[in-house]
Amino acid sequence: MPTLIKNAKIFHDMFDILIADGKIKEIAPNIKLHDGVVIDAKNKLVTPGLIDVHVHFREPGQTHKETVASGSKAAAHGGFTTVFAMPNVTPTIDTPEAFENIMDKNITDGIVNIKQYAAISKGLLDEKVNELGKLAELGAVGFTNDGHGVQTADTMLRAMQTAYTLNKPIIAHVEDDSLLHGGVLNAGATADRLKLPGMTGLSESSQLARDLVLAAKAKVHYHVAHISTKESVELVRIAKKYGVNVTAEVTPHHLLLADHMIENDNAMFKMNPPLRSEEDRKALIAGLLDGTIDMIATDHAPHSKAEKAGSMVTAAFGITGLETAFSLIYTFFVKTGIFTIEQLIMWMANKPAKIFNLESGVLEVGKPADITIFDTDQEFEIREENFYSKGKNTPFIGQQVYGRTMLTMVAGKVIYKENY
Ligand SMILES: NC(=O)N[C@@H](CC(=O)O)C(=O)O
Ligand SMILES: [Zn+2]
Ligand SMILES: [Zn+2]
Repeated sequence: MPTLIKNAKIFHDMFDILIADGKIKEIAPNIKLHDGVVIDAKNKLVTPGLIDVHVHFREPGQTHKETVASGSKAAAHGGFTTVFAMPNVTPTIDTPEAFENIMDKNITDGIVNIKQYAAISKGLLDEKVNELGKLAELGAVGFTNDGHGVQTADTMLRAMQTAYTLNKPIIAHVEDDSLLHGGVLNAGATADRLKLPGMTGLSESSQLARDLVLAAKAKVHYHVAHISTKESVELVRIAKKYGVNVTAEVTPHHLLLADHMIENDNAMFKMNPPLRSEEDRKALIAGLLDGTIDMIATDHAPHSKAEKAGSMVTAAFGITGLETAFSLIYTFFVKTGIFTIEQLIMWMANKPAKIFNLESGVLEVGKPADITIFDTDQEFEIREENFYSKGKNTPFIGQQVYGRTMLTMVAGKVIYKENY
């Protein structure tokens, strides 16, 4: 049966959207429907479903932190219709068997589209490259050791060369372990004030410089995960000019927060990469605005209460993001006039789709009916009791924001709704 979304505000103009067979059939003012379901968008903002190329759903092996079911519900609640899941679970997604099992789980338990990455090397730490060809055949959308940097150039180069022949991207968590020195937040005045061990941004940028040289040689699509320093932004800027097939993502927390905002030893501010300096944060914003950084990705990293309790020294790295990303970016960047709503949708839907070869990510006739309705007028508070994620670990709890998800639809089917 067809569905008609009436009174949809698409950016600044009003349309109706006709949906049938899971696809968008027509976008025009005043469409008439004789038989079918009508959803009144009530002049609220209607966007393509958001796409997040970096989430951690923790299955198998860490289901106390998150499951495919809870994580995908969190995605739908945040207005996301497609997510890309990381392979740093237990055991790591590094064999064809592990890959097939998680693909089955994603399909059975996921309520949004879930794309799956596979690991570059066994256990994420080994220097022997996995059977990438077989993993690609089974549906791996890219290869990554996210959670760890690939420490040797030879391993990274071989992974890149194979990924290139398979036409798959390498997603790089760039981190040189020799420069970490047990750091739990950015090295600098804040780490000194809090008397906590700091880690330098050179750990990221020095390995990124190496990788960009290797990627130029291998010609692979090389995607930088959670870019966080001004040196890294400048390296990507230069590499793009030089013709390297490089793309980059930045998280909402690195766009919004800097290390000087950490008042005390609070594990909600512990993530990898850490919050950097205000200068770095400004460089990330500038990098997005000039096209050096291609998209926003949450790095949704749920952990249990116990794992985030206590000092930054012992707590787990990572914060959740799926249920706060849109409202935070909307409130602090769009409402304030730093970004336009068109740019937000470009970075959270259009470009992730284009760069990772998805059909979705735009509201156009013939495309999948992956659609979200947001209320951008009413302020609300981010509360942990409203999270579908098992992870409540975010420093944004208690924050007043705009941009509540009213309805999320995947392939024409409503998977989340509030007051509809
Ligand atoms: N970002 C984090 O701080 N943690 C991630 C790993 C990662 O993204 O590197 C996690 O898996 O918890
Ligand atoms: Zn990472
Ligand atoms: Zn991650």
